[in-house]
Amino acid sequence: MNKGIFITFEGPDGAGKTTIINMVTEQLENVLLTREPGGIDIAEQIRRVILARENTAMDPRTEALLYAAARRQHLMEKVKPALEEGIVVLCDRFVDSSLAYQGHARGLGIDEVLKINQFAIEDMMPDLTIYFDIEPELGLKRINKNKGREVNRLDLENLDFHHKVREGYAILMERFPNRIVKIDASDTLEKVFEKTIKLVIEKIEQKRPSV
Ligand SMILES: Nc1ncnc2c1ncn2[C@@H]1O[C@H](COP(=O)(O)OP(=O)(O)O)[C@@H](O)[C@H]1O
Ligand SMILES: Cc1cn([C@H]2C[C@H](O)[C@@H](COP(=O)(O)OP(=O)(O)O)O2)c(=O)[nH]c1=O
Repeated sequence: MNKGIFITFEGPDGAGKTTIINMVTEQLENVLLTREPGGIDIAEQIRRVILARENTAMDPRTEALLYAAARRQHLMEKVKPALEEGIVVLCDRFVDSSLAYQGHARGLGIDEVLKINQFAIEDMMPDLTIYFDIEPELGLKRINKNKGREVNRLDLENLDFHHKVREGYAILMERFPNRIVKIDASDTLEKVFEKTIKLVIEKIEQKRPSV
């Protein structure tokens, strides 16, 4: 059994996941911060193929399989070894992104996408998933304000797609109520951070009562 704790951060683009996960990492010791798709060389290579703006011909199933392939490699090379060492792993996006984006928003079906991901991750599901909920309009507004940020193929999808992503996450909340906890990400950065760090510390204390 893993001694570590696996916590994933989810939500539509621009919700504030990356900002908050960095703040949480600064507050805690013995934490590994990583992200999907990517986090290690092979997965970063796959990420470039998936997100390249010129790859408009990519079939939705190809997209889902590539995300699952990147996930598998990242899990085996980075996440699993860290969990076995007893480290707290904070991951910016994981399987729920595939279920919301490819399963629901792209219309492949949540169950279909879950099946290929079960092959990729076996039984390594997160101990906790923090879902940053935000209106897509506000998320995209935040992204557009941040001029330095890369604009990838998924960012170029229309607003309707981003609404479907949020709808997908709402379905996942109902489906996995014990694992996924929602935070209102439209709040101030301070409030969102306060709520997030509380959830993370609670989970660490729950799994390691002596800490
Ligand atoms: N609670 C917040 N209020 C206002 N702006 C925020 C908040 N959280 C994040 N931001 C800003 O929004 C932009 C997108 O945040 P980011 O963390 O990159 O989101 P994500 O990783 O979810 O796509 C950044 O410029 C960030 O500074
Ligand atoms: C992990 C994952 C990400 N994605 C999408 C979500 C993002 O639009 C994009 C990742 O780009 P990224 O720049 O990491 O976005 P963000 O800062 O919003 O997390 O890939 C999927 O569609 N499926 C997945 O399984």
